Amino acid sequence: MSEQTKVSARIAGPRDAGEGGTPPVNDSAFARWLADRAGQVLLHVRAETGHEDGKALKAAGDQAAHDLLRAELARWRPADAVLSEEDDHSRVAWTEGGNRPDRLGANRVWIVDPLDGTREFSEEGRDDWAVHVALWTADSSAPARLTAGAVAMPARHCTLATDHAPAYPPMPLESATGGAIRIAASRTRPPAFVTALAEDLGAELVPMGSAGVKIAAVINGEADAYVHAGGQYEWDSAAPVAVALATGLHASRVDGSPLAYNQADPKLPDLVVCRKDLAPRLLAALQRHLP
Ligand SMILES: Nc1ncnc2c1ncn2[C@@H]1O[C@H](COP(=O)(O)O)[C@@H](OP(=O)(O)O)[C@H]1O
Ligand SMILES: [Mg+2]
Repeated sequence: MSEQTKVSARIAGPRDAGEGGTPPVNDSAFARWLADRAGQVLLHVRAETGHEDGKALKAAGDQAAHDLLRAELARWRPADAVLSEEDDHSRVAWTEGGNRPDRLGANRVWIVDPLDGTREFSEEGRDDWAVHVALWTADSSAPARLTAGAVAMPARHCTLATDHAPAYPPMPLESATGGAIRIAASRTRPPAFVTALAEDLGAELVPMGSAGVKIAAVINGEADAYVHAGGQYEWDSAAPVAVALATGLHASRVDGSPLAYNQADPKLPDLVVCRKDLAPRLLAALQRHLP
């Protein structure tokens, strides 16, 4: 057994699955419970592995959180399908050996990202990384058919979830922002047009890691919008978008079309999340700057 496997087995192996007690029956509360458990595992892995070898830390974290989510979903939601970043991304994710339903024919699909902001997780002192757990339900009338979602930000000791949807963010005080719109964007892979977009709107760019953390910043009122384009997958946004929509925020593709999850191809390369009052102005500006 490799060192890495030992760490993940000790911290997150199926034998430990009962450690968190019996989870809530309610899906939103279960999403929070699950994201929190994976978050605890990630904090342990970070503490035990250290930051010397960033690549090894990323791999150990991804694997341990994935193992935890996989074991707990198999144990507590065995009839549901799962789409996870750490699986092969084909339409039959998690069918192998697990008798899980084909996610494209399933009514309930958990869309999970065991570690979002993997790069930041491996950098000492950074707290902008997250665990995403979302539930997509085919027959739901909820926006984007996302019926539950949780974003755990373990290094911030904060989890946002649909069981207690946060209050709509307060309008920013002009004195605090200088009147400028604050747009959260990737610190390492921002869209090529985002600087021109910010100039057009007289906006300030706020770089940070993790899609979940950036959407959480909009939910918490620390940013007014999150704009991304150029590549991403369903698991990068499903859970934080579930919380943002439950909060009453705007979330769509950058061209204004709706976000759709549990698609055959899990690529979902762009999105915008922002306050509702800002959406018309931001989408109009995006039209001017999209390539
Ligand atoms: N151009 C791109 N192509 C594919 N994935 C991208 C991407 N830009 C960002 N992402 C993914 O979106 C998440 C947030 O990125 P960022 O921190 O740069 O905003 C990261 O997820 P992971 O950390 O789960 O891989 C990252 O891999
Ligand atoms: Mg991700």
